[in-house]
Amino acid sequence: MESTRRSVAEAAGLVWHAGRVRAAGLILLTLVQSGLPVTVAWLTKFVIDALVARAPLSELIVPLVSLVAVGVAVAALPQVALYLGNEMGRQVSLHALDRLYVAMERFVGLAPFETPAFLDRLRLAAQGGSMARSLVTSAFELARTALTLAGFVASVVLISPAMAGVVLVAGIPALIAQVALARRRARMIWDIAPVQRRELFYTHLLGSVAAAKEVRLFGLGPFLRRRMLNERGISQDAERAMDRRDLSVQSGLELLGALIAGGGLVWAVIAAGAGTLTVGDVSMFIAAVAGLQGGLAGLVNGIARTHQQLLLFSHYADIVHSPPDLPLAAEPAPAGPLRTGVELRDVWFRYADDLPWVLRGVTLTIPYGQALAVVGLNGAGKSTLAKLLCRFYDPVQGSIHWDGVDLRDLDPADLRARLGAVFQDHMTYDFSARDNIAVGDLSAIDDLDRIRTAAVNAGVDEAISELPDGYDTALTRMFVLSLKPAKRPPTGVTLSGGQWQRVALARAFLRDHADFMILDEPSSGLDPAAEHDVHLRMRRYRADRTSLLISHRLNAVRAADVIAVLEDGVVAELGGHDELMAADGLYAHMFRLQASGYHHPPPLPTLDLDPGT
Ligand SMILES: Nc1ncnc2c1ncn2[C@@H]1O[C@H](COP(=O)(O)OP(=O)(O)OP(=O)(O)O)[C@@H](O)[C@H]1O
Repeated sequence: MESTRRSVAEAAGLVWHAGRVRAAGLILLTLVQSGLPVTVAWLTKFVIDALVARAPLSELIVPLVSLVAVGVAVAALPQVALYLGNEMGRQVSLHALDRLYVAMERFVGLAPFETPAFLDRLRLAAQGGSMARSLVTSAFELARTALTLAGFVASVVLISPAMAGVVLVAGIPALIAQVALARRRARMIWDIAPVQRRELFYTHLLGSVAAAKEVRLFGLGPFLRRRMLNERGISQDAERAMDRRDLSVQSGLELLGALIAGGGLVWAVIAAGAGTLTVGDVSMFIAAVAGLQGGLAGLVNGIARTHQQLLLFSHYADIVHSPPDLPLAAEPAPAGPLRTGVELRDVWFRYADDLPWVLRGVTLTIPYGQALAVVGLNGAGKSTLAKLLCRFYDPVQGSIHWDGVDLRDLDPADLRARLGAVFQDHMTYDFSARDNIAVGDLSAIDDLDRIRTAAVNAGVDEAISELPDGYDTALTRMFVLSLKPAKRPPTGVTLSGGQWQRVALARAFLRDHADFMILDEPSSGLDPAAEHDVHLRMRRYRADRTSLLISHRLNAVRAADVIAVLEDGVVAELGGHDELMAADGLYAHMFRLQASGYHHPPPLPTLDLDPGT
């Protein structure tokens, strides 16, 4: 109930925002339109009664001219109402979309985007947002039907109150049945949402260029197609069951309506034969009962449809009104330029209550101006640490401090404005080269000099300059980004993995004002010469900057001020390269293994392939 109230308020707010004048015009049109069918029925009755009574032609002129005028209105007004309704719908859906994605920006962390129920709701919310348009149209149609119905009820009551009562009472079960059906349908849509999202996933794989190589190489087409069709089959089964239920209920209701109308007709004809009703009354009665039944059916369907749309729209309202995913300080402390350093105090973290701990009490300090390298085996929690430093998640226990202030007391946007980062799984945007770098700091989007400097520092300027349109070349083969009719059709290009990595690095370099730099495997895709080159550049860039470097290339981290080895969720070793080599622990072991691999390959490990073990 509360959610329906909120959805109604939200929809009304959207209509209000879409334009009060337009809304008022639509309401006026609705009122006028709703009165037209009853007016036609009454005018027809007057004309028939006058004809039967052989009244002079002069008495027929007014009702006839009125009938013609009303006929014109009946023909023209729906078109005007349709245009106004569509225009209002367009404005409403634009505003709804904007509100939805503004609300999404409140989710400052990553956890919602890793929660299937949230993703299902988000998809329905996006549909609900565009449904705002049909919701508004349905609501106006509902109001029109209700008013028309009121006119017909009054007309039938004038001729036969008993008949009006029968028709109205017959409408009650229809209303209950339709609302129940609408609820069921909304529930079914929610139930099949995960199935439809999986189907979308398979569809995407079948058409995505990223998956195309493996799909072809491994012959995954039929396998993915079967899975896609299987998901479609599951949702179609649910829809079919719903349609069958609809069919049986609707046919029952139609039959009931036909029986009542037939009974009423027999009664009216007998009454006219007995002289209690005039011929005009019979025509009026037939029109009124048909109008009443049609209106009632329209009303019931309209209520059910609007109810169902409101239930779906409630997903939109839920997202728009949901609180931020991470607790935000009511009065956040300013995230000033880093002065003393970043500190992790006994940080415990796991991605969900039912998942194992990733960090089990990590205490680390990254003093201002120093570079800390974090190394460890796959899955040790290095990237998790980097994400916690950006406050994409909060520690489950313990805290992280920026110059002594808990990250939870800072505004996340303020904090992130002070960070620069290259992630292991950096994005490749289907944008131009210029925009691909500018996303690192959008204030530079029109400043090609700044973008070029960042690209030069990342060692990718030459590669970009040689592209057909230089920095304006689209780094995509999926979209046409610009339409310049005078020029040859623009052809996008894709960069190599290492070049993309340098573009990601250029994004970070563009934030040359950043106080704290996080580099998570920034050189993993580079050839040895490029890697050497990038590390020299990064070292130069990192000098007198506070930074966290994560890398499996131990040669690249040996110059860091301090190296932390993560193992079993804790810092197992901490110190400079020489110190850790002397300690002869995991770091020394990994370093020697890597170094020896360059001179002579390490012996292959013996694998126990006994399936019983
Ligand atoms: N979003 C997530 N949800 C659930 N578990 C996750 C998530 N991200 C990582 N993990 C798990 O957390 C653990 C640590 O992952 P993390 O990516 O931090 O390791 P890593 O040290 O960076 O590994 P690598 O060297 O392979 O990059 C892994 O067991 C991983 O499965």
